[in-house]
Amino acid sequence: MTILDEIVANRRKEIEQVKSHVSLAELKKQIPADRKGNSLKKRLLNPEASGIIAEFKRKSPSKGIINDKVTPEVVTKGYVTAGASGISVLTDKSYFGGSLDDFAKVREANPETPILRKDFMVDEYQIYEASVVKADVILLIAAVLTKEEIERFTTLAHKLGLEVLLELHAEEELQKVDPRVDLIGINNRNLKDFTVDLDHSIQMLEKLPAEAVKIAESGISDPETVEHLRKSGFHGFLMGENFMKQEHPAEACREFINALKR
Ligand SMILES: O=C(O)c1ccccc1NCC(=O)[C@H](O)[C@H](O)COP(=O)(O)O
Repeated sequence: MTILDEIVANRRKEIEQVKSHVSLAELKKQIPADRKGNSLKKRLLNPEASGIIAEFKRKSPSKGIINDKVTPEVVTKGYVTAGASGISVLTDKSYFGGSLDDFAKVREANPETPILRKDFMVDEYQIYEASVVKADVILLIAAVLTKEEIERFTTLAHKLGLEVLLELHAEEELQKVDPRVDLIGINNRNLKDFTVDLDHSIQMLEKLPAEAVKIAESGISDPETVEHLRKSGFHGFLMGENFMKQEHPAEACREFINALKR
């Protein structure tokens, strides 16, 4: 069993428990009316944008505790002031120490910024939850979903006004790409042994649809890498640990963005 299988199995159990407290019908009643979201896709297509999607992540299966001293609203407000194009918030509690409560705080602190609900989405219920906390984007991980689920979840997300970031790890997942997804992410982290291979993103890039808005994810720690990935054709760069491991993550983000050649 890989760590991804373990996380997903746990997530399925947790969702059933949540549903036993708040039914889908009750959850749907909490969806805010007439909300106009912030498009991450549009932000990343702006040539002036840094392209950095800065993540709030307390811990991870690969690193254990990264930073448990900071608060989501303070860090993410700082990320936005630093020039991040978007924010990612982990909402898985068991493996990443996140929550929907964190997400709600980040949303309140950053009303105009595109925010990704970063989680292991395996049930439509989670997409409704994302809508209730006013997410702008949800993550779908191709490795844990069928092509049919990706299509169905994309239809629902769009109906609720959410963008979809489809994450790929391997070439064989390319056949699952639904042309309607808004963004395609390539994760550099091998989820079996946690090794990070940045060349992996570049190798996968040429196999993606030319018109796709593309995001390189994981293991990015220096501005030269971002420049290289940008020149290769990526529009966005998802970064968590490099900022979160610092005492002041937003300050690290500001220095990083300032060092990017624009
Ligand atoms: O980060 C992990 O250890 C991890 C393990 C298993 C599944 C997912 C995992 N991370 C989620 C992410 O995609 C990253 O948080 C995100 O890409 C940022 O990566 P990084 O900059 O390396 O923190």
